[in-house]
Amino acid sequence: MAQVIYEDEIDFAKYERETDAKQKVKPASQWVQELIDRINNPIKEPRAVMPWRKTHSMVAFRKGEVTVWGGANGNGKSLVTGQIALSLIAQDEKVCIASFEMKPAKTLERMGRQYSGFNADDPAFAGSTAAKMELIKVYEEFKEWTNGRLWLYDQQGTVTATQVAAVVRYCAKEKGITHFFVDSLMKCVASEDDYNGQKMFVDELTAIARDHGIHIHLVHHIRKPSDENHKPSKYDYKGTGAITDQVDNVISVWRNKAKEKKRDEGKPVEDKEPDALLICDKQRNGEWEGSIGLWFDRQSMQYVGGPGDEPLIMYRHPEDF
Ligand SMILES: Nc1ncnc2c1ncn2[C@@H]1O[C@H](COP(=O)(O)OP(=O)(O)OP(=O)(O)O)[C@@H](O)[C@H]1O
Repeated sequence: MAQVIYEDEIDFAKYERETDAKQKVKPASQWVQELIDRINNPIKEPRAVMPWRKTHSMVAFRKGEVTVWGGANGNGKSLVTGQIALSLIAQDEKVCIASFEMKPAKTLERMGRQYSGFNADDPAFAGSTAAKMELIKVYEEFKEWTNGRLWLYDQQGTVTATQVAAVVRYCAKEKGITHFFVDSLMKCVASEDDYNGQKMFVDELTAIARDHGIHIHLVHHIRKPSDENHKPSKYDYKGTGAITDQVDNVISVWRNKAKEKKRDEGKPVEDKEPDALLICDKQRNGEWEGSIGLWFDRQSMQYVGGPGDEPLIMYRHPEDF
């Protein structure tokens, strides 16, 4: 089952140290040789991608990179990154989530719903023993599926940048984690105007990602928009501009509240209009930048790639295999 990493498990002092400087200064010929080897032996490494097929040629989460995920409050940052984490696990990546905003059980409850398509709060489960048994079976399957692939760092409230950096290093070195999610940046620094602290923390994350060849996903908030229709860009992020300057990719999540409002008021809505956008306005090592339209499936809490698309159900009964 998804394992929880407790604070007393980690010898923080050991993982706070920088990698030895000696190891970092190498002759250029070593890298040129790598280029030659690559020409001789082109190895096509699988790319870590988003769950939606239409995005596969546009965005990838490369080793050694940091992606910042931003958006206004309640616009779906945690849901989107939770679904991305599930999809990365399905791609054989090892994932750790450090959420300082949500307890591990809540994070897993949402991810379990996205994974299975079952809503445990659905009244249908309350009255029927058979339905309850089915739900338990699904969660048992989910437990198995996360085994050796998903970890959660159990720490709420105050945390220091040094502590978080040590946990990421520990996970990369000792657990073989390849994708680490930090939710969110502001919980790891002293305050919104601690620009120096923010810059140093993000700088440290970029160094850890590079040194250990892992991908770090960092959730961040944007400044309160004057109008909900405003589609965020990297210039809307809270804190210092050095955050988006330093990272490799910037992806903002925007929720189409105007469409929801129209639907709630019983007015006709255009189905072609997406429920959410992922706006990528920085991708250092990729050629594409732009917006990806997504549709929200309430039952599974999943985002799907097109209007009316079925959610991706990763859950299977053992007998279905
Ligand atoms: N596009 C959408 N359509 C309908 N509901 C949505 C959409 N996006 C998010 N929600 C709802 O909003 C809630 C909040 O989403 P989520 O917690 O992922 O936001 P967040 O950006 O992480 O919030 P915060 O900034 O407070 O951490 C979810 O429980 C979900 O039900």
